[in-house]
Amino acid sequence: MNLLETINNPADLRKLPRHQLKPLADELRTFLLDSVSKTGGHLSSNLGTVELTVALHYVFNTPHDRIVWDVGHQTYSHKILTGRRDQFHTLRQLDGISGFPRRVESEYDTFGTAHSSTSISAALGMAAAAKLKGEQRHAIAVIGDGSMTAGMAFEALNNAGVEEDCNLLVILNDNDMSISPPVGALNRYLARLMSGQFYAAAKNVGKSVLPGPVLELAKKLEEHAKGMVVPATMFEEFGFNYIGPIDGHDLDSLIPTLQNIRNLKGPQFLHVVTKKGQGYKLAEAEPILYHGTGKFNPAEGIKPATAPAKITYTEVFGNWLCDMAAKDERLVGITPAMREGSGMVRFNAEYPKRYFDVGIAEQHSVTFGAGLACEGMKPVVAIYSTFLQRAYDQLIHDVALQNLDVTFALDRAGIVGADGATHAGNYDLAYLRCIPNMVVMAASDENECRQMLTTAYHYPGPAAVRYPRGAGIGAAIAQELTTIPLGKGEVRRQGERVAILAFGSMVAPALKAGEQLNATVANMRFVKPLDVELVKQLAADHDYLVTVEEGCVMGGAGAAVAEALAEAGIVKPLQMLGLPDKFIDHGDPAKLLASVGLDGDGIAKSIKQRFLGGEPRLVVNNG
Ligand SMILES: Cc1ncc(C[n+]2csc(CCOP(=O)(O)OP(=O)(O)O)c2C)c(N)n1
Ligand SMILES: CC(=O)[C@@H](O)[C@H](O)COP(=O)(O)O
Ligand SMILES: [Mg+2]
Repeated sequence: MNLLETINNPADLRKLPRHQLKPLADELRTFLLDSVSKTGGHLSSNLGTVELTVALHYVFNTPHDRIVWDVGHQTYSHKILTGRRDQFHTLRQLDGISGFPRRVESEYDTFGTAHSSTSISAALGMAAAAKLKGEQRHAIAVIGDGSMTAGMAFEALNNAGVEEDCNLLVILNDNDMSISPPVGALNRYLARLMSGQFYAAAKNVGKSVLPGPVLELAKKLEEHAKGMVVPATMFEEFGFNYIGPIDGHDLDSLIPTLQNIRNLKGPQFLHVVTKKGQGYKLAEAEPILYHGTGKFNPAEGIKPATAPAKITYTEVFGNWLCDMAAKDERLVGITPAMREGSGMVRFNAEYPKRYFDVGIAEQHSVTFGAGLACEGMKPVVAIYSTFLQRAYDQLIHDVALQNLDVTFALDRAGIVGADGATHAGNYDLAYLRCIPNMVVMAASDENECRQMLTTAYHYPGPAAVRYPRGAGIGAAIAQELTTIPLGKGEVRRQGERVAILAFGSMVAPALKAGEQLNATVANMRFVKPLDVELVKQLAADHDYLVTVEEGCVMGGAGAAVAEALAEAGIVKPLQMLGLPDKFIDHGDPAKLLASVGLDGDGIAKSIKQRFLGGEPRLVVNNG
C-alpha cells in the first residue's frame, strides 16, 4: 500500500506521474476488497469504478470541479482518495462514514445521493449556477446504465441538451447490469452502440478536440469507413456531444479522453464501458451476489449459510406471491428493478410471463399497475417503502383516485440499518393513510404478513402491507391463504391502567413492555381503516393510552388514533411513541431502534416516565 498511503486528497493524486496511476488503482482495488469484506457494503459496483475515479480526480480540479455520483453506491474509491481512507473501516456502521456521498461528510461529496437517477439534474443545476455566477468550473454527472433507465434522468437530459453554455459532462458508466440483469429498450440500444460505435467515437473526439496526429488517424478511419453511415446517437439528438464508448478500466483511454473533454464547451456525453466486480473473479462471475455484501472471507468468497437462517419478510412475500399466482392467473408481479431485494427471483422463474421488471422506474411501475388493474388483472407492486416515495402522485392520481385494485407490498418499512436515512421506510404510514380509498396494514409477524397480503389482494381497491427488512419474530407460517377481517385489531395481552396500541413490528417490543408494566397490548393491524371501536373500548377500560409504531410520529398511526379519539370526543392521556422528527443515520437496526426508545425496555421506560411516575398528560415523543 505504498502509493495509496501517500494520497490524502486528490491534490496528492494529481502530483503523481502518469505511470504510477495504474499501480495506485491496483492498490485501491486491493484495499477496497479487503475493507469491504470486513464491513460489508456495495462491492461489485465499486470494483468497477476504480479507474474511472482515479482518472476523474486526476484530470479535473476537484472539489472546485463538481463530481455528482448517481446513487453513490460506487463512491468508495472516491471516499478513499478524498481523505477518508483511515475512516473507511467504519463504513456504514453507527457513527461511521456513510455508504453514500453526503455533503456533511466531505467537500468532495458535492451532492447527497442514494436514490438513483438524480445526478444529471443536480449537476446541471450546478453548471447553470456556475454560468450565472460567472465561475469557471465543470459539473460532472456519473450515472450507471441501470440508473439511466429512470424518467428523471431523461427529464434532465431533455433540459440539459438545450443549455448550450453549461459546462456539463454526463458520464454513462455502462456495465450492462443494474442490481439484476439490465432490462428494457435502453439497454438494447446501449448494446447496439457498444457493438457499432467505436468508429464514431474516434470521429467525434477527433473532430472536436484532438490535435495533429490523432485527428489524422480519425480522418483515416473515416476514409476507411467510406460508405458506412453512422447515425447520430440518441444522446446527440438530445443536444449532447457524444463520445465513446471507451474502456473504463484503461487509464490510457480514460485520461486523454477526459483531458480533451475538459477543453470542450457545452453538454458533453461520455460513454464508458466497465465491468461490475472488475478484478475480483468471484464478483465478476456473480455481480448480483456481490452487489451488496455482508462480511466474508475474500479468499473463499461468499458462502451459503450453514445453519438454516430465519425466514425473512422478503421471503414470506416471495413465497406468498408464488402461492397466490398458482391460485389466480390474473396475478401479475411488478418490480422497479429490485427483483432480488423484493424476493421475486422464484416468481420470475416460475411465472416469467407474469413478471415485470420495469427498470428503475417507480412512477411507471405504479401507473403500469393501474393500467393492468383497469383491464381486470391483479397487479402486485413490490416496492421498498422509501422508493414508493418517488411514485406518490401516481399512487394518488392514477391508483387511489380511480379506486383501482392494486396491491402494494412495501418492503424495508422502518429502519433499514446500513443504508441509513436515505433508505429508511419511515414515512409510508403517514403518506399512505391520508389518501382516500387506501387500506394500510402493518404486519406484526411473518404469518400475519402472509394473511395481510392475502387480505390486500382480495380487497377490491388499493391496499398496502408494510413489513420490515430482515427476519421477524420467527412465527410459524400457516400455508393456507387466509384473510383477516378488514379494519379489525386484536388484544394480545390483557393488563390494566395502560393500553399500548402497537402497530406492525412494534407489537413484539410492546408485548415485552406490557409484561414489565402489566399493560394491555393491542395489535392494531390496520392503520386504515383504523379499528375505532377497539380504540374506544381501550380508552374506556384504561387510564392511559400509548401508541407505538416504527414510523414517523407526525401524521402516522398514533396520529390516526389521536384523530379518532378527538372525533369521538374522548379526552384521554395519550402518548405517541415512534420515530422522532429527525433523520436517523446508518447503523445496526436493533441499536438504532433502542436509541430512539423503540425496544421493549425503551417503551416501558417512556411509559413509566410519562404516566406511571407522575401526573398524566398528553405527550408527543419528538425525540
Ligand atoms: C430510485 C431508486 N430505485 C432503486 C434503487 C436501488 N438500486 C440501487 S443501485 C441499483 C442499480 C443501479 O444500476 P446502475 O446505475 O447501472 O449501477 P451499477 O449497480 O451497475 O453500478 C438499484 C436498482 C435506488 N437506489 N434508487
Ligand atoms: C444502493 C441501493 O439502493 C441498493 O443496493 C440498496 O442498498 C439495497 O438495499 P437492501 O440490501 O436492503 O436490498
Ligand atoms: Mg450498471
